[in-house]
Amino acid sequence: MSDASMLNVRGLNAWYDESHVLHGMDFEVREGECVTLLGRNGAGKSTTLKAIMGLVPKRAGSVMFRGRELIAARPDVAGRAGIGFCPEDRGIFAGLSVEENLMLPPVVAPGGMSVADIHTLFPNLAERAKSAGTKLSGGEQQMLAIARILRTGAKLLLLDEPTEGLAPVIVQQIGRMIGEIKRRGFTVLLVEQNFHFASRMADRHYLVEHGQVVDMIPNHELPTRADSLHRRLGI
Ligand SMILES: Nc1ncnc2c1ncn2[C@@H]1O[C@H](COP(=O)(O)OP(=O)(O)OP(=O)(O)O)[C@@H](O)[C@H]1O
Repeated sequence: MSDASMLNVRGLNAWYDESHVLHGMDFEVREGECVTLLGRNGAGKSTTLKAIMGLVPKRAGSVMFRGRELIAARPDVAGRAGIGFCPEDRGIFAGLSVEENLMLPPVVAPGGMSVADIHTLFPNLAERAKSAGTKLSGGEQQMLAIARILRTGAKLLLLDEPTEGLAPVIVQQIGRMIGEIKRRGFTVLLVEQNFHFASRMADRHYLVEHGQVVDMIPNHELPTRADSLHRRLGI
């Protein structure tokens, strides 16, 4: 483990009732990095993010965040410790406006982005501040889901497939935003199927198969390993 490790996950196991899904995940994310979890459908990527947050019925192993063990902590503790989670379904409240959705999560630490800053980064959200959450396009909902966490002071963002189901031009926009978020000093753990997208802002990639990390690929090695990755990811 490096000294600069912000999140250190060791031997992480997770279960949904009788179903044992994670079998000893080992990986780390250093301060300021963007790291991806790559893998086929069902490999356990989303479950890993949920298990870090404590949102699975049962987990075991170790989840250290900034030197603090979270494995036995209640689900709200990870959020208050400074981990922001953006789930696959984005979690936008239909009955609330964009502005209300944005203001919903409590501020957990100083250093979060101001609403004015967020509006500079996501101009669409400023234009649509009064619109209902569900009136937004998929891309705008994704931006709102990410923007909402940036306000809270969370420094580690767990993003579950932010590009899923979005048109290529919107995927590019989301990519630029994640790059900008990283430049502003946030740390990102990203679940992705599309490693071409991820390669634009990621530093390292962990390949997940059957609930375990089977390989770690520095981003600069992606071009030479793309063919084997295509095969392993089935894309
Ligand atoms: N709520 C749940 N209850 C029971 N089993 C689940 C639940 N969520 C996921 N699983 C199972 O756990 C395994 C891992 O799923 P997970 O969603 O973590 O995979 P993934 O790598 O994120 O893939 P995907 O891209 O399809 O979400 C799969 O076999 C899935 O069917």
